[in-house]
Amino acid sequence: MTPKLHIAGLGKTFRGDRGDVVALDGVTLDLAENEFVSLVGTSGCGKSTLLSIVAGLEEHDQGELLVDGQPIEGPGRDRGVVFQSYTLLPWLTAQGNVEFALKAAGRSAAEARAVAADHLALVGLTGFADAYPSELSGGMKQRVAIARALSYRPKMLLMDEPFGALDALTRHHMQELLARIWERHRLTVLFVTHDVEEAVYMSDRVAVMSNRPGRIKTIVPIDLPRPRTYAMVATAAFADLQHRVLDEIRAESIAIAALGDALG
Ligand SMILES: Nc1ncnc2c1ncn2[C@@H]1O[C@H](COP(=O)(O)OP(=O)(O)OP(=O)(O)O)[C@@H](O)[C@H]1O
Repeated sequence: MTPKLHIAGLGKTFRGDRGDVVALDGVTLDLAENEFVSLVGTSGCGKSTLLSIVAGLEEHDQGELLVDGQPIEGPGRDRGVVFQSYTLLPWLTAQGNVEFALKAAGRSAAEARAVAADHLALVGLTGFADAYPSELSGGMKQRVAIARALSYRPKMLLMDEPFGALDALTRHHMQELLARIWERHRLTVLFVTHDVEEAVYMSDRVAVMSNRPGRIKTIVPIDLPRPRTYAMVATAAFADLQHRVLDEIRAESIAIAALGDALG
């Protein structure tokens, strides 16, 4: 079966006046339809670069990148993107932000209004439709960004540290919310995070990247039942998976430290 996302031998070098940075080299990863895969790895290993390439915001210079068997040519509405920073338009309300994206995608005003209202309801923000971003908490702003990304029914959701700027409690609420939405409305998700607990809680598989130049070092399948619940975080099975992922990342951190020592 054709994978939803096919990445094979992907490479990316940033060229600069102060030399070239090989960010990715030989990244190979397939995502099946409706699969939730997290990317984890040491800082600077290329997670965001890989996500940006899949989003079509950066170009790759080697390898193959296909969505539904078709090459990616720039950003597209088939891929919804949510970043860590809240990318809302400050002069529009929550409803206005979601409607804006839909109208830009060619929907009529009436349709945009209805679809935006449905998606704000999906993220539990019906009562805040008329609030401006400055009147919303960080978690609420991120819920609007998720509603907006989902509103034009993308084939894939690409998320780069979407909860990274939130406090621990809000972060847990957002993880539960996203897990519930995903379990109900299945969608292919590629999710970048530094938080191993979050990766294990959310994912079907966790892909651990090597140090830069990044490639996929190991994939840890997360065979915990769905729906995921926070009670699972306290189980031995969860802790075991978390340790397996952490051990892989730790091995990469140790390699960085050893390199630092060798360079004196
Ligand atoms: N626009 C750019 N120009 C030059 N180098 C870049 C650019 N973007 C990223 N890099 C370099 O590519 C490498 C990978 O960066 P990237 O941001 O993808 O890593 P990351 O794994 O997402 O890091 P972090 O976990 O710290 O967010 C880093 O060495 C970074 O300095």
